[in-house]
Amino acid sequence: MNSLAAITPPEPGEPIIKVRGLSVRFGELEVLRDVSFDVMRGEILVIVGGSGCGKTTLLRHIIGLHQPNAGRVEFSGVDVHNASSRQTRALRRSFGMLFQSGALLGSMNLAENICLPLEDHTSLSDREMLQVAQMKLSLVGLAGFQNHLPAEISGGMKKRAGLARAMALDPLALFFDEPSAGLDPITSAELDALILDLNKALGTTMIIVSHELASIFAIAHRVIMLDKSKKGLIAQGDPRWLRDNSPDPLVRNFFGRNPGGVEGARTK
Ligand SMILES: Nc1ncnc2c1ncn2[C@@H]1O[C@H](COP(=O)(O)OP(=O)(O)OP(=O)(O)O)[C@@H](O)[C@H]1O
Repeated sequence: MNSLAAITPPEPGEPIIKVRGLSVRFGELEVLRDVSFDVMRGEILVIVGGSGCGKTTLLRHIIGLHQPNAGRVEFSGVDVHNASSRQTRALRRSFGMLFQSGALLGSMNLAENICLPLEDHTSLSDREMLQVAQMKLSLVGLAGFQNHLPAEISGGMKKRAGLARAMALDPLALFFDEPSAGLDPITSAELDALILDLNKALGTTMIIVSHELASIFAIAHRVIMLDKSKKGLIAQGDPRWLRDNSPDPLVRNFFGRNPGGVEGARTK
């Protein structure tokens, strides 16, 4: 279903996203300064850091929702912020997004919610769209729930349905903003397992904002850590390695979850 004429993904393991010198200000507030990193195709990259350090801001700039003050983001070689309208449409098809709210429309059942991006981006018939919706629902463990309204299912199921919708167009990359927000630890662990399963089965690149340590250790192939005072990256790598070996106490404390870690370590 990925007729991405304008987007040619790299081989697995090669960079699919290149962030270079990204700087973002909101008026007087400088949030990100000269941020650069890559995301490899097929990788689960988790963006971590203390509250207000710019994680969501970074995510929103990667997917092109906001124009940066400086720097660039490339997705499969396409400049996200200077794309032609044809490329922009192809990029939108290539990105699946699951934001904190889940953002399912309450008046529509789960199948109708999943069909929305299909209506916008494909010429599938109603019957074909319904088949895709059912397939995506079964992929996230919600087979048979297509006629349920969002209000009729649990919080964890809503997240799964949001994930099914984010995957409707078989995206090359999935972006999650705090997927476990509002979930109890068991449901959160189930969602982590689903994310891992989908990554393994489909090879979809995943970029996830999270501050749930258990979740970070469970799913991250690699993390990048942002810091509010540095206005950018202070560490990247395997979270266990960073916890045990980072030369920066702030980083060790974050992953070791020392009391007062993130804010406290700066003042030591
Ligand atoms: N559209 C905006 N206009 C003005 N300021 C903004 C805007 N978006 C974010 N900010 C500010 O930028 C800073 C970074 O916000 P952001 O939401 O990216 O942080 P975060 O790391 O995701 O935080 P949290 O973990 O608390 O969700 C904050 O000070 C926030 O108030």
